[in-house]
Amino acid sequence: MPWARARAVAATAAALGTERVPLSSAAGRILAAPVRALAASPAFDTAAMDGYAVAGCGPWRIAGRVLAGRPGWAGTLAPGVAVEIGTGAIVPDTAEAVLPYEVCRVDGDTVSGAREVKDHIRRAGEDARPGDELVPAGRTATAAVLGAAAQAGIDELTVHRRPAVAVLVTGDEVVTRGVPGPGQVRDALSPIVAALVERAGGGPLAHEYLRDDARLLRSAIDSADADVVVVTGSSSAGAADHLTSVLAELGARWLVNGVRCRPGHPQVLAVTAAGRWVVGLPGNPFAGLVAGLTLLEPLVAALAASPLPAPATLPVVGAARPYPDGVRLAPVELGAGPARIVPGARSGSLRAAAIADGLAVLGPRWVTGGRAAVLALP
Ligand SMILES: Nc1nc2c(c(=O)[nH]1)N[C@H]1C(S)=C(S)[C@@H](COP(=O)(O)OP(=O)(O)OC[C@H]3O[C@@H](n4cnc5c(N)ncnc54)[C@H](O)[C@@H]3O)O[C@H]1N2
Ligand code: MOO
Repeated sequence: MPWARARAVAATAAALGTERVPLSSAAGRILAAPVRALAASPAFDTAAMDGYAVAGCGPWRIAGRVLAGRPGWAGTLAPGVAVEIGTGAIVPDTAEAVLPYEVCRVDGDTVSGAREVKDHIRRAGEDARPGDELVPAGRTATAAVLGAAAQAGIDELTVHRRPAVAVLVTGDEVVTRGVPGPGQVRDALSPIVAALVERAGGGPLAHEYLRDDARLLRSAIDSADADVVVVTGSSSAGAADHLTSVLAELGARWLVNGVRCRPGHPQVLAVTAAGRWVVGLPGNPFAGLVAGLTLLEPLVAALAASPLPAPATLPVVGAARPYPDGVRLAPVELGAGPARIVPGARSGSLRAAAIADGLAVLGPRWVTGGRAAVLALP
């Protein structure tokens, strides 16, 4: 399947259900319903300045003091009367303005001063009224969204559920810590999968390490407590690569089985008969990164209803050999001017990608200086 088509297919997954979460754990979540104000904001006429709330013409007799968080002034403020007031305090009913201290002269229990153009009173409901839509569905719960929701009296938000992801790292040779011994490799794919899932709005994430064994792989996929199962390694044609046969046993429907790109062509997207998504990433680490950006990130973003940023299109310079039957993904550095290819990319090595900012998607007719889509690396 062509690379762009594979990415688009992964992005067609329907968003998962919704849930209510407290504001304290809603940061970064995608709103599944608009945020509507429960309370007016401000909830009462309130002073915008520290000074004196006055009624009628001055000078005014100072009758008392009201501060934020304290009960408002009992009764009405008669013309010629003032109360000292703090920012955020309830403004007495008939007060016409707040005079900031800076424009006031106080003499004993009398205050005088010129009224300003602004009355320095924030009126009840001038910012929002109960029921007002503050933020539409589909937006990310940013810090300001959470603050606005709190200001509007809200304790919980309705957000899209995050897809839970189980990562099955296969390979008898794979070790999880330290310097690998003879015939061994360190697992380089788990950190990549974790970063992509996080960026796409997925989680929580669980890891399991599996020997190359079809039965183990089948039962791990079948029993995973996850919406998405990522299988690393096992995607190709070798005697220890069991994903294809296991998916067949699980009655899977293949959406993508091989992508016309280099590296990373042996990648798989399927849904098991039980409705679980399975993404197969090639074991070669740079190929796995490419496949992660091709299938895993768009899939998780779609399930999470999280917006997937469109890649930038930039001129790309440097040396890379286009792949005649599809696209080549080349690590690039970004800065002022064109994207520059980092030389030395190889399927089994992340060295070039590790100093790159993005992956350029080079078409078969690309020549240095030609434009290409550039995916940001996580
Ligand atoms: N006869 C064929 N052989 C291969 C083909 C093919 O089309 N026909 N494709 C090659 C390509 S391209 C790739 S990519 C790999 C994909 O292999 P698998 O996904 O089946 O993965 P493995 O064979 O298990 O491993 C490949 C390579 O990657 C290392 N590896 C595996 N897991 C990890 C990990 N978590 N972290 C770091 N490195 C890992 C593994 O040791 C191997 O060196 O197949 C080619 N063969
Ligand atoms: O996925 Mo392989 O190159 O394409 O290493």
